[in-house]
Amino acid sequence: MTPGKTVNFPPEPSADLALFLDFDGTLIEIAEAPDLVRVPPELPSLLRRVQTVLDGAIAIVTGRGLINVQALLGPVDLTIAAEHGAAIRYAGQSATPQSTSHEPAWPVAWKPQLAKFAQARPGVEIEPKSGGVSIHYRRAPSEADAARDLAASLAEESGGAFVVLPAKMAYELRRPQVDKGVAVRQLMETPPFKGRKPVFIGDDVTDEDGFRAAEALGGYALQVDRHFKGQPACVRAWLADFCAMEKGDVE
Ligand SMILES: O=P(O)(O)OC[C@H]1O[C@H](O[C@H]2O[C@H](CO)[C@@H](O)[C@H](O)[C@H]2O)[C@H](O)[C@@H](O)[C@@H]1O
Repeated sequence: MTPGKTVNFPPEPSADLALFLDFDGTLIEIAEAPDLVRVPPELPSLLRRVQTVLDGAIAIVTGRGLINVQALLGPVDLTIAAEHGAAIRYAGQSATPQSTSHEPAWPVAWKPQLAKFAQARPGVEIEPKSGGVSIHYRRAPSEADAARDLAASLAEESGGAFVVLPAKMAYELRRPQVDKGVAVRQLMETPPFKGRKPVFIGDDVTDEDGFRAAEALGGYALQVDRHFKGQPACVRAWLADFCAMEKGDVE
């Protein structure tokens, strides 16, 4: 496959694509806190319809925990690469991730440190996940430097077992072996993704590995700011165009 090229606009919906979709800031609008997001009621069925059109070649690739994103999306049966790819659950398989790599989870000793940090800083929120943790400061922007310093010191303390990933008004600690590019490459090795042209859509620094992987595999990297006017609603509108290819609509 030839390497992908940078495009100025989203490609026309096509049945030979494989879609890799970031969640926060891409499929849904950013909110003040992780638990305050609103999932548009039509999103789960939209994703299911696109999944049918693409014969299953659609995946959510998110920094969120698997259970968290599944709870937000409801009973739609999608492939989800959660925690930046640390936990991948394939559509049609059990709710338990088929590959949860890089166990054990993050050090228990961090818990009191993180709790104390957040307690002393109203608005700071700790989001524990199974293989990592996020320190959010969106509601306490003046604590950005303190959050960064804490994340850096925990990463250093871990002796390389964890790295800091800057995110939107948050710092995440995750395993260095895990990133969205690794997840895209893993998914692209098997059906229904294999042989298709990958399209990665994202809005954040945490998506850059996914962008690079999609382009290296001959596909497209689409940024919400650049290609979708910074609006998840425009991403959803582009996805809705895939529905014109549903069985019965094809000439
Ligand atoms: O990879 P993503 O699906 O984009 O997930 C990245 C992180 O998204 C969430 O945090 C971000 O969105 C929150 C809700 O809009 C916002 O309040 C926060 O400031 C953002 O950083 C999520 O909570 C994290 O677990 C994800 O890693």
